[in-house]
Amino acid sequence: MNKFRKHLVSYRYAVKGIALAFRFESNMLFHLAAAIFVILVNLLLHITKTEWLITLMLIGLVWTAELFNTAIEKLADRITKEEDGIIGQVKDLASGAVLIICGFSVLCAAIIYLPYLF
Ligand SMILES: Nc1ncnc2c1ncn2[C@@H]1O[C@H](COP(=O)(O)OP(=O)(O)OP(=O)(O)O)[C@@H](O)[C@H]1O
Repeated sequence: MNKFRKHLVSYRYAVKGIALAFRFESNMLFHLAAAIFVILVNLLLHITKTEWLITLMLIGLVWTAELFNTAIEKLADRITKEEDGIIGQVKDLASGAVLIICGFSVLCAAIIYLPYLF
């Protein structure tokens, strides 16, 4: 397989990975709904180009964190499904990463949207 074809095939696996995240992680549907809501609010409020960039980057970061979280959870479950302190900590750390980016996203959304509303 030449390098270009190999590169194209890797995109197919990546898209498969995104589809898997929707299958295994119910939070993905929530993130999708939140992203659609943010885009609709952006359109409604006619925010600036910079504000669009910030909100779109945050949507991308949340989705990325959730995919890594799902990957780590699956890998951890592959290692052991039995009660294990370290596995528990690894999963908590991965979930913590998602919570951090979601928290900062809400904060950024408040900073961007509130001046348009009040
Ligand atoms: N094998 C294990 N040993 C110890 N604790 C575990 C184990 N598996 C899960 N836990 C604990 O239960 C929590 C939830 O784990 P679970 O695999 O159900 O993830 P989840 O509920 O799908 O998480 P998320 O909402 O982040 O996707 C973990 O964060 C961890 O604290």
